[in-house]
Amino acid sequence: MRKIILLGYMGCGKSTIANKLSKNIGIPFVDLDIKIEEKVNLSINAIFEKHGEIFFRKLEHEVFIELLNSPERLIIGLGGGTPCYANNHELLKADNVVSIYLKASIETLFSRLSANKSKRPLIANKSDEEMKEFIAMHLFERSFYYNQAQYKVSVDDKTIDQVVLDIVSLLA
Ligand SMILES: Nc1ncnc2c1ncn2[C@@H]1O[C@H](COP(=O)(O)OP(=O)(O)O)[C@@H](O)[C@H]1O
Ligand SMILES: O=C(O)C1=C[C@@H](OP(=O)(O)O)[C@@H](O)[C@H](O)C1
Ligand SMILES: [Mg+2]
Repeated sequence: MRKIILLGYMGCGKSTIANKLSKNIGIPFVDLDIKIEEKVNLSINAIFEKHGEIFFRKLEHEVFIELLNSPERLIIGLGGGTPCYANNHELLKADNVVSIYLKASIETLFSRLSANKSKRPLIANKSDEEMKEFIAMHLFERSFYYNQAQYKVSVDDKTIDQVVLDIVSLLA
């Protein structure tokens, strides 16, 4: 069955928008990070701390494949790094996948992430100044993968409801 997949940098709103979109169009939603946490019974922070990023990326790939192969219609909110590892971006090209890049500027990402970094191990220990530079560089490196998405929705200066409506109209 068809999967609607939201991707984009940390803080662009994947988890929030997927949840709201699910209520709007009545298709169940799963957050890949939450599925990963449930599978190993550890938080994302604890997985990075205890087992390291490479272990996390393998797990992320496995759980992503399980979700893609599940028989239900689903909205899937990916993690920010999901399309950038293990050739996961190739999986976005499957016939039953609609992929949507939630595109945010460095400024939008910085303002959201500076208030929400503790559960994100890649940025948790960075100062504001370090974070701004990190986001700029990292977003540039990852854009190649994000741009493989079938659709792009800009999220800058839009409310959650506006972003959801933009997605609903492109799915219509
Ligand atoms: N369109 C929006 N306008 C304002 N805040 C938003 C919007 N979308 C998401 N947020 C906020 O940004 C933060 C990061 O959102 P989240 O859904 O966790 O992003 P992601 O899953 O892409 O990392 C949360 O505090 C969320 O409430
Ligand atoms: O960008 C990344 O590499 C990551 C993003 C996170 O998800 P969000 O994008 O939902 O924060 C989470 O998967 C992990 O901390 C790694
Ligand atoms: Mg998320």
